[in-house]
Amino acid sequence: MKPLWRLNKYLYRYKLYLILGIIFTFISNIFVIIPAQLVRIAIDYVVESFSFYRLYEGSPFSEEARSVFLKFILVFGVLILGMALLRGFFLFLIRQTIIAMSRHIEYDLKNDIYSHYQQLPLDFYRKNSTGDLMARITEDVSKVRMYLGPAIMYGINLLILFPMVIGYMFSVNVPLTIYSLLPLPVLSLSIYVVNNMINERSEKIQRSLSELSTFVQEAFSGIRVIKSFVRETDSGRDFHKASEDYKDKSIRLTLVQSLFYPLILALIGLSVIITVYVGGIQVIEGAIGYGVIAEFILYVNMLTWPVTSLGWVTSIVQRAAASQTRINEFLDEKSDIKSSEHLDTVIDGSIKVEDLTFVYPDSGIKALDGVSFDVEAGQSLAVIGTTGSGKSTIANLVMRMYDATSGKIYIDGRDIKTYDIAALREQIGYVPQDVFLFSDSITNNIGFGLGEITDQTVIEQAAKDADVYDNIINFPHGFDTRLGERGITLSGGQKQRVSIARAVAKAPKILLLDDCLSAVDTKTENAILNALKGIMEGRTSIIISHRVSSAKLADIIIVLDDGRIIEKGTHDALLERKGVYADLYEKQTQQAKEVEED
Ligand SMILES: Nc1ncnc2c1ncn2[C@@H]1O[C@H](COP(=O)(O)OP(=O)(O)OP(=O)(O)O)[C@@H](O)[C@H]1O
Repeated sequence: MKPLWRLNKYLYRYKLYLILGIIFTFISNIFVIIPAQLVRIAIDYVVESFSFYRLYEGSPFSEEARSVFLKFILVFGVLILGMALLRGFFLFLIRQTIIAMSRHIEYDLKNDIYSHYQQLPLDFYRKNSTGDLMARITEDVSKVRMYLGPAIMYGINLLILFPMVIGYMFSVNVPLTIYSLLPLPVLSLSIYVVNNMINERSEKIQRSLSELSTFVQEAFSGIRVIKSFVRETDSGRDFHKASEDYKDKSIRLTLVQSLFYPLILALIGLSVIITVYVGGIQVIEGAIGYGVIAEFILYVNMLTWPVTSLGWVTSIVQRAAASQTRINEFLDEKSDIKSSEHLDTVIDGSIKVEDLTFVYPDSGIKALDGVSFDVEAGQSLAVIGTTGSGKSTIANLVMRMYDATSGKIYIDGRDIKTYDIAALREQIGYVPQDVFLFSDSITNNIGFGLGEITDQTVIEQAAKDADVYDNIINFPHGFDTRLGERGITLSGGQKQRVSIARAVAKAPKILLLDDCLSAVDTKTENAILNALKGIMEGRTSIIISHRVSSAKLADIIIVLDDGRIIEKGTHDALLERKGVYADLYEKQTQQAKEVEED
């Protein structure tokens, strides 16, 4: 239960709904109890009138007695109907308050979790799978909502109805009350047990279903690989196996569900039989009238559903507590990437890196080891190195996706940690290594960092600078062309260039290109770099690449190997040095020449 206490602040926020819900529950239950009493009075009246009527049968009184009797019954009928309608009206109001409250809280909770997720560092996303993140914001929140809505609603009903009905039953007849209520605890307990079995099996089905959908999703995303390796039959067989598992589990669930209702009905039937039997004996003994039996049968029926719901509510609360524990686990995660002074100023873009060392916390890999370099505002720096040499890690640290293990980064002479994180990131145009485009129009993808797109010419200019304008205008819908999931309608090189345009569009003070020209040919690469040189005038750029062709235009080049800087200088100076860079240059230009000759 304790994890659910965290929801009390939401319940407090919507207290008016809750209080009204409690009041409506109380009123609706009054309209449950009164009709039962009316039934008792009516039946006793019918029995008495009937014997009276028999006494005067055939006499002139009989006709009059009959019409009075019928009128009386009609009045009872109308009263009972009226009560039922009023009860229905209040039941409607209960749902409109308590269930509506649960929907409001569900909405708030989802938003709170989502915005909390967004605050968490990249490291958190590496540690937790996307499926898990999604499950907690959808399935777990739904389970918690079941507690806030139905469980609270039935719980309140139980707490109000029980004392009202049982208290009244005791006041009418104590032994009959005890006997008729005997099967109810058994009913509640068995429903609790069966419900838990149902939940356990449903969860297994849920897991099996998510495995099935992951399998299908992967099979369709990788359909090109499946087809080219002619693995369709294998894939079909695996699907068959996965869906058979799902079918078997579903059939096992159906078995338990099939037992559920007969069990409830049997126990309710038992209560009714005991009431009729014990009540019948008391009627014979003259202790009560016939009407009491009918009244008690109605009471037993009234209590059955709340008692049934007791088992159900208990298991909902248990499941909600488990879900809330999972939600709390993420809500308690704190971002350790913080700003010390929340400095929100326009930067010039000079970067100074001092003895930077970084060890990835989860893998323990030392990605950077004592790296130092200086880039003045407006200058360009190229970072060259083999795979895994730590190039992307530099970008991660400049973007403050992680904080350095030791060493410092200064922007405009101030420690990077003093800047407000959002304000800093807004001034950096980052082009990640693995391009991600949203399923949206090209315009919206390019204008993603702008918030609101007010000027289409900015988008078009960015597309021109990234050398993708001509491609875009040749699409049937031009800039309005929608990109499919992950931009599948674009080629690898086009995607990279749209991603560059997105970074350029927001006119950043620092442009960070993380190996994002790998999918374009050297000619396009040169065109893009030259265009960028123009727009990056007065702005700083860091070009990460493993191709020298990307690096040669930069003002300074650093060569990384296994997290260390092994060479640093201009293109010409490094060529003269005849070291690793010169070797690399030699090899890569040779290869490019061979490709051209071919
Ligand atoms: N999130 C991470 N968690 C743990 N280790 C990581 C993580 N990201 C990178 N590494 C490791 O850190 C080292 C440096 O990686 P980095 O991505 O900086 O290399 P890179 O030079 O950009 O390589 P590439 O050119 O292949 O992109 C590698 O050994 C890599 O396995």
